[in-house]
Parts: sequence; C-alpha cells; structure tokens
Amino acid sequence: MEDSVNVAIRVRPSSNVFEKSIAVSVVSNNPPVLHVTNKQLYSFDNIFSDNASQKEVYDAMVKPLVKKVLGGYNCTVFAYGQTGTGKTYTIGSNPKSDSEAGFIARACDELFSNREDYRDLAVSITFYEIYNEKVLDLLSHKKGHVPVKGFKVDGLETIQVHNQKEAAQLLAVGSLNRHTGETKQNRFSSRSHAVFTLTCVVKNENHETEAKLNLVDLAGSESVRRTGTEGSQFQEGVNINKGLFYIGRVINALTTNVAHVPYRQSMITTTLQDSLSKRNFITLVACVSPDLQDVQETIQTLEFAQGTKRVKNRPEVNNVILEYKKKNPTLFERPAPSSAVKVRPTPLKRQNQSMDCPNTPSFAKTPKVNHTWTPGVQTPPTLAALSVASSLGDGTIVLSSFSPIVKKCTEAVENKIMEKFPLLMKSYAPRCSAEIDEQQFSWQRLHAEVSQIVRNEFVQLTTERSRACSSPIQCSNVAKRLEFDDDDDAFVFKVPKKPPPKVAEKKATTRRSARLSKKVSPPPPTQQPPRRQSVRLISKNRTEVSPKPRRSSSKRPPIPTPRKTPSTQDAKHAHHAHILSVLNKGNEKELQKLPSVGAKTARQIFLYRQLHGPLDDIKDLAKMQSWIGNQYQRFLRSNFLQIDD
Ligand SMILES: Nc1ncnc2c1ncn2[C@@H]1O[C@H](COP(=O)(O)OP(=O)(O)OP(=O)(O)O)[C@@H](O)[C@H]1O
Repeated sequence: MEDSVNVAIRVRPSSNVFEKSIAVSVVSNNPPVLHVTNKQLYSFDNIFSDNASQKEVYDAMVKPLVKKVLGGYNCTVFAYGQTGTGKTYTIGSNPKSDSEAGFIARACDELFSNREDYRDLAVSITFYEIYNEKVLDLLSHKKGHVPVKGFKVDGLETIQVHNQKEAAQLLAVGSLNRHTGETKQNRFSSRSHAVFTLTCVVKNENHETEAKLNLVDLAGSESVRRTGTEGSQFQEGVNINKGLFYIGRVINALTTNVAHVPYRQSMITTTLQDSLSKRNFITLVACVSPDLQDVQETIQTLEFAQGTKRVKNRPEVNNVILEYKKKNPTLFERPAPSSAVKVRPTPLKRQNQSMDCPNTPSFAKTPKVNHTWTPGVQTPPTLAALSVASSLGDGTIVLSSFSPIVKKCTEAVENKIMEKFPLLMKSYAPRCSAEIDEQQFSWQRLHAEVSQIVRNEFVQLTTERSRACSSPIQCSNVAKRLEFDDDDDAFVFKVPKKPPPKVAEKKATTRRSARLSKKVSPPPPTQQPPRRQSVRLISKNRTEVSPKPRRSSSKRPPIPTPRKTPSTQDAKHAHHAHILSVLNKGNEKELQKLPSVGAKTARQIFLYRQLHGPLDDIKDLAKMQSWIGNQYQRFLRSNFLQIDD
C-alpha cells in the first residue's frame, strides 16, 4: 500500500437467495475489477468479496496506517456506503463479539503490541458522534453538545489508555451512547457519524511526533422512500445525507485543486477538516450491497469511491524539533512569576499567558503551528514566525499553502533563522531582565530585525530555487509583504486585497422605470429590422430599411473540413494499425485523445485490456459489454475505421 489515498470496495453478503437478483460480482482480484449489471467495470486498490474476513480487510487497509501513525503521519479511515451495507461492522464501532472485531479493536491491539519498539509512546482516545449536525461526546457523562470553535471540537473528553483492555472498555462505553434506530433497511441503523480517534505521541532522542488515526463510521446514505423514515428519523436522514453530500463536495474540491474547499458547510466536514486535508493518508472503504434492488445506490457509492481515488495527497510528518530546545535550554526555561514584570499582553498573548515565559518575545509564543506544541516547551520562534495565521479572509496567506518550492524555501529559512536566532537573542539578553517593561524592550525593533532576516533569506532562497524552474516567483515582491501581525502573533504575508468589483450602472428593468428614465430612447422602428424578419424580406426591403450589418464572412469561424478517410489501401492499414496500437498501449489519458472516447470509455477499454490482454483486431472491441446503443458504431465512424464483418 504505497498511495496516500487508498480506496477499497467491500461487498456485503447478499440478502437474496436467487442468483438472478445479484447485481455485483468481483471479476478479478489482480487487477481488482468489479462488474456491475449496468455493464460497467470498476477498478480500485482493493475489492473484497462477501466472504472476505475482517482480518483480511484490516490487514490490507489499516495495518499499514498504524505504522504511519507511529511515524508521525495523520491517517484517516472512512467507511462509506448505503445504509445496511456493513460500515459499522467494518469499522467495528459497535462490537458484538470478538470474532467480529473491526478496525478499531484491531488497530488498538496493534498499537499496544508494538509498544516495545517505541520507548516512549502515549496513546489517548476521543470518541464522538455527529448527530443532527451537533457534536456529542460519547465518552462524557455531561449532557448537551460540545461546541466547535473554528474547526476544532472544544472540550472533548480525551482519555489516556495504557493497554488494549482499557481501549476496548472505552469503545464499549462509547458505542452504547451512540444514537441508533430501526429502519426498514437496517434493524440497528446508525443515526449519526461516529469518529473514534487514537492520538499517538512518540518521543525519540531528538524529536517528538504526535499523530492521529481517525476511524470514521459514516452514517449510511438513505432514501426516505426505502428506509420508510418519518418524523425525527426523517430529519436525521436529511442531516445524514447533508453531511455525506458535503463530504463529496470536499473530496471533489480536493481533486480539482480549487482554492476554496467547502469544509464549513456541514459539521462532519468541519470537524474532520484536519483529516480531509492533503497532508494526511486517507483510506476509504466503500461498502456496497450486491443485490439488484440496491444497484442504484451501489453505483452512486462506486462513483463516490472513484472520485476519492482521484485525490492526490502529500502527507507530512507532525513533529516537534527538540534539538533546538536541547541546545538552548535557557531560552525555554520558565522563570518563577515575578510581580515586577510588566508585559502588556496582546489579545493572543493573553490567551496563552498561563504557559508563556514573560521574557519570551511575543512571536515566540504562538502555539499556532502545524508542528506539535507541548505545553511548557516554547516553539522555536522561527517556526512560529513562519507558520502563519490561518485566517484567509483578511488577505493573509498561510505559507504552507504555497507551492512545493516555496514550502522547501520555508523549511530552509527556518533552519537558517534557527542558527541566527541565538545571536539575535544575545543582543537582547541584557534587556530581557525582569525589571524591563515593554516600551524599553522595543518589540518593533525585534520584529523588524527578524522580519529583515526572514525577508533576506526568503528572497535568496526563492531566487535560487526559482532559477531552476521555468516560472520564476516574484520573490522580492512577496518578501516585501512580510509583516508582523500583532493580532496573530506571527509573521504573515499580506496579500493586497482585490478592489471590489465595479457595480455596473443599473439599467431600467421595468417598463415604468424605462418610461421614467429620459436617457432611454427607443430607436426608431425604421432603423432596425424586426428580429424575426427573414433574410429574404430584409433583402426586399433593403432600399427602405438599412438592416443591421451582417457579420463579414471573413470573421466567421471556418467550417471544419472533414478529415479525409485514407484513400489507398496502405494508408488504410497504417491508420488501423495506429489506432490499434493506441488502443493496446495507450493509458487512459492517451485513449481519451481518440475521437468519441471520453473518460468512462477510456476506463472501460483500459480495464477490458487488463482483463483480456491486448486486442488482436479493432473489431474485438465490439465484445466490450459497456457500449451503450450505437456508441461502438459512433466510435468507428469518428475514427474513420471501416471494419469488415
Ligand atoms: N461483510 C459482512 N459479513 C457479515 N455480516 C455483515 C457484513 N457486512 C454487514 N454485515 C451485517 O449486516 C448488518 C448491517 O450492517 P451494519 O450495521 O454494519 O451496516 P451499516 O452500513 O453500518 O448500516 P447503517 O448505515 O444503517 O448504520 C449487520 O447485522 C452486520 O453484522
């Protein structure tokens, strides 16, 4: 399992006795190909048939992620699908017996059995559900929902566990608290999305990593007609479908790399914003029913899974660099609070005051970093300086959202500043005494000096790197925008706000306003021919009326001249051979270059070739079952292929 986004299909055992009513079958396991009655073939990273065991699915999809989490990568596993297809069963968020242990129990088992390899491993658990767009803590005895601030669920019960048994107990308690209900399609239908999170903190000699494994049991998509829900259950269904719809939108936005990802549109995408970002490993297990009566929902699930597979992530490790702390222990010491210290806290400083060292410059106090922040340990100032505020609305850019080249530069700048910072601090050291107050300290000077270092390094590095690439970055312009933001306690790149779009002059839209407006004077009827007047009539009346000037023929788009069918026999053979080689050797993108071959047909040709080997003749393509109507003939015609029967 190499990819950062992995997608598998799990087919649930059928509830039908008759073979005729089965719509889904696994055609091949290598490559994994699924066949659905609509004649379409689907391929994913893994396909598990109805007799696949829980262990088999876990080993292929989640086991590799446990290692990644211990290595500092955030990983998220989603179970998605129609109601009653086995999502809860697969994730194991409602365990019934040991033989049915799902992902959660197995992942906990694995974490604790690997313990010896990790000298210092701390595991904690949170378990919450999203019910009717509200977050409810499944491990808390408190009533009411948990508030969400920004993208963070604020105040979840986080419980540290030391062994598999403790983890299993928490899972059992949480699953009892979860909202379930009976519908026509599932006796124990989950009425909420459940998120079970294992947070692993691993400390090594030089660094510390903190990463999360989220195991998400999404509620099933449901049609009111089929589930027969009414009243409050109907409302639950509406909210479930809303959440699932926006997960789809978020995935779509990640696939197309658009600037705005609609995380805030639903509670599930808000709370999982972290996990649904490009910095994580994502695994999707799409559960489907093999039954003919569910084929519509099955196809929808398969299409969703295919969309997810198109997301390309670049996972990053979450770590704290402790080396700096080791080298400069005095900088990170917490002095005893002194009544003589007078530092006026900025709004953000006030928030973090309890754990801040009063002598630490303000930009060093920002725990707003992607890297893990341990209370009591000050983040190296440059890391804080470069991991900038997250609010995009005010024209601030998050550095990490730049292109990879800028990201690399950022890392390099961080390293350089790390070297220079002790020197800079030394020059300030005498003035950092407890009696000094803020005015004497001159925060502005310190900010200006560090800004200058960051700017210089940034310009130098981006110039070096952009020389190597074809599209150089206007690095000096970008660097000029670097400013210290007091509100966010960080260095930010300010982006000039776009001027508001000019409001077009309002046109009179109603007849009354048109009449009232003196400026509007309708053209005399003789000057313009009636719209529907035929060309013949216009030419008849040409003497009386001057018609609207027609577009000159030179401006008309040229009429495409049809490509000629190769005339000689040799040319015809060469053309056939060329198309055949594209069909046999082309990847999906190359196949799509052929006329009448879209993304879907290209995929079908690709899968057909994988299953049956290369085509001997173009007419073998007729055997592909996924052609609809006269699509095959259209393909032949538009590719100028003459096939003798
Ligand atoms: N692969 C499987 N093997 C054996 N039993 C399964 C399998 N998948 C599902 N089941 C059984 O099907 C029933 C429904 O499964 P489950 O409750 O997990 O569905 P769900 O997708 O979570 O439904 P909902 O969205 O309504 O909560 C359960 O009794 C479960 O044990």
